[in-house]
Amino acid sequence: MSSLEEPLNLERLPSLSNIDWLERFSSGACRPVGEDMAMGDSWSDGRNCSSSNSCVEDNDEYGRENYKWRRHGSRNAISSRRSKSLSKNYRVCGTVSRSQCLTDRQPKSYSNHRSTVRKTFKLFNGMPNHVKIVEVGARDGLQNEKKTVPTSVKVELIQKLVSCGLPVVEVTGFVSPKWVPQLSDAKDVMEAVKDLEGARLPVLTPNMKGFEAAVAAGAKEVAVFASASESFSKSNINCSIEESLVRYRAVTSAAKKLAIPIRGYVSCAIGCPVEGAMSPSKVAYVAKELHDMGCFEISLGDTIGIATPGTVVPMLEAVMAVVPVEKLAVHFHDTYGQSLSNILVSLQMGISTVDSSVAGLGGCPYAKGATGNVATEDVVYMLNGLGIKTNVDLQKLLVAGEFISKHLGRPSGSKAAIALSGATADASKM
Ligand SMILES: CC(C)(COP(=O)([O-])OP(=O)([O-])OC[C@H]1O[C@@H](n2cnc3c(N)ncnc32)[C@H](O)[C@@H]1OP(=O)([O-])[O-])[C@@H](O)C(=O)NCCC(=O)NCCSC(=O)C[C@@](C)(O)CC(=O)[O-]
Repeated sequence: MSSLEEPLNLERLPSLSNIDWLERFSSGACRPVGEDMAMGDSWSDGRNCSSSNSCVEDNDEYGRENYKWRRHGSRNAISSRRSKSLSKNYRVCGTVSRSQCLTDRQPKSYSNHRSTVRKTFKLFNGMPNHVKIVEVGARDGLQNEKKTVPTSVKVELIQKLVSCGLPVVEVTGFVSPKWVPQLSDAKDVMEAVKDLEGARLPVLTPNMKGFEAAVAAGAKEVAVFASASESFSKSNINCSIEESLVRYRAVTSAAKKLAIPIRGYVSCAIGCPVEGAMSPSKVAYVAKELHDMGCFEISLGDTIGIATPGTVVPMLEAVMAVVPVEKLAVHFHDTYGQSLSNILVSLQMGISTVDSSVAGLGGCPYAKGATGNVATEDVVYMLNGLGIKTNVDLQKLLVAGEFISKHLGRPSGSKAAIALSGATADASKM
């Protein structure tokens, strides 16, 4: 087993200045064409991407890269298709009602909120009306905890998360217990939660052995995880990128026979602790492979949390040129406190699925220095403020976050949770 002990190579990240992303993306580029994928749609071909070639062509710095899978079609034809096919899920003119913005425990006296949104509504053009949150706290969040978290605590956390209205709660990983001891109770966790209703409950599977164990324990949805970085792939799953894709083709093929939907992750979508900045074309390559083998959704992971909007935009442009935007999710770690801005710019580019972790739990055992995922409470708070629906009960989410933070013996990693639990009264006087 190897682990990545290198510091983050920040000096090797690209400097991306002068990206006119606001202009390009607020005008509605790269919107999806369809409704959110329903469970049963997972094996449809779905190559009906309205994200435009122009997204790639307009990008000066990354435009030189050779995206082999660039779609053809005139810009006018694409833009006409785009406007005809605007999904109901996408905001056209930025009308946000006060009740949408000020939900749950968000202070109700930010009287200028709606007018601020209105004044700047062009910025919100093209953003989704509804965002699907994929809660990864029970898996990604806990996998790096040094002290074993009892199975009963994991199960109670999952129950609480499901009761919040979260549509997807990733529950565990059927990975080698030698590699990730914290998840060695995957079978027990899955068996205890498999009949919970109200949320999809995917699990991570790195190979056929994990897939078979997951199905035997009652999993009805699984996720495979590849990397854009060769070094990270070897460190995390002990094989090259190409070897991992071969494994995952076997898993997707087996899952297809059982009608089990598979999600795909691409780790190191922005940077790798060993290789430094990741070329967007490498991320796009792996994302497309996962999509082509049948993954219904591809989650793009900033594993070490170094992304800024300046690096997120070119990465998403490259991936959206080869995978339909409605099949993409973003997965940010908050090492540099950039996650919410990265999510915001992703929404502006048409992304409507966001991974996050209650109380900001998280960190990958094979990415030293990386901190937790963006906190679900913070994401919900921001989306509430934008008038974007999530169906998540923020108050119940705070209770789930308090529960696990108390168990771990440390404060929540969510700023919204800390503010809402302690300072709501003060804020309401503003
Ligand atoms: C992929 C392997 C298994 C290869 O590990 P390996 O050592 O190369 O595997 P192997 O096939 O040589 O088998 C070695 C031993 O592991 C067993 N084994 C083999 N497979 C399994 C399995 N599925 N479940 C349970 N046991 C398994 C196998 O039976 C054997 O047992 P032994 O004979 O020595 O007793 C290993 O490297 C592994 O489990 N890696 C997982 C690492 C991991 O979970 N990392 C964190 C998740 S990724 C992540 O966090 C990123 C993400 C997704 O969140 C997005 C982002 O932030 O970017």
